[in-house]
Amino acid sequence: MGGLEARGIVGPFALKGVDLLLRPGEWLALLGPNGSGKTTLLKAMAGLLRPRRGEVLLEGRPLRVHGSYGRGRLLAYLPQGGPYPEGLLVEEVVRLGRLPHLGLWGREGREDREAVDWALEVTGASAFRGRLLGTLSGGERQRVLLARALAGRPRYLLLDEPTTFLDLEHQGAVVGLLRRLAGMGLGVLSVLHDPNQAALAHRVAVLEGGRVVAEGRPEAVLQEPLLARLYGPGVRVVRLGERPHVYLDP
Ligand SMILES: Nc1ncnc2c1ncn2[C@@H]1O[C@H](COP(=O)(O)OP(=O)(O)OP(=O)(O)O)[C@@H](O)[C@H]1O
Repeated sequence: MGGLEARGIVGPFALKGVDLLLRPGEWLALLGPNGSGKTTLLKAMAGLLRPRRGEVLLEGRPLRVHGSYGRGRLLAYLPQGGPYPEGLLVEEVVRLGRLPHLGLWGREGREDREAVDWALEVTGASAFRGRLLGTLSGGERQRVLLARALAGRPRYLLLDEPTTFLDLEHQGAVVGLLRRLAGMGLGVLSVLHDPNQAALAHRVAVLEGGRVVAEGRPEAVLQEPLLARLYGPGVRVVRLGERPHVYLDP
């Protein structure tokens, strides 16, 4: 079966029995208050943390069965924060995303170069390709790291707060890109803090205290009672057409 699935994940840390299925061709946004377990869940689904109970299935098989290279070809994970390879050129950073595809001798072919060009292009990072990563602004660096994740042409993309550090224009560009990537058949799972960005996803899952407490279409999930419980009584939700719009009335 297609998809990346967390099945009954208990631990590490906050997770208390999470079931979540990321399907190919959808963008699923993960919302929740600080400390609710979003990063931990993402890391568990990327195979970077082992659950105490339950398992993660990648296309129907336990994650560990795929091995690290097999897993690396199918899914990419973009963490929140560093460390960053500051001393590498942007192009070299993005080429690192091809590693799971290179053969024994690590020789790059046309497909690898095309994937790197494509990833730089769609993230709007081509202009930086000859610069050192350490010389970029936070937002520029974020786009390069997203390009590295995309360069491996993954089927599943796991992103931890991909719009942090970005100005409004580039937040919009990344959000638009996530929708387009899902349209191309990728399964995209992104942790977000902004419910209005989550409102643009195909589906939203909400974590609270290590459990999924709501899951579904954004207009069904982003309702005032739930958001007020999570974020305080000042949260308001209005409709902009079909779409929910969330703001604070402190
Ligand atoms: N290595 C660790 N050791 C001990 N506790 C941890 C560790 N990593 C995470 N935790 C705890 O697990 C809980 C969930 O953390 P996690 O980072 O998954 O939350 P989050 O929902 O991503 O939060 P935020 O929105 O603040 O980034 C927190 O209480 C955190 O302190």
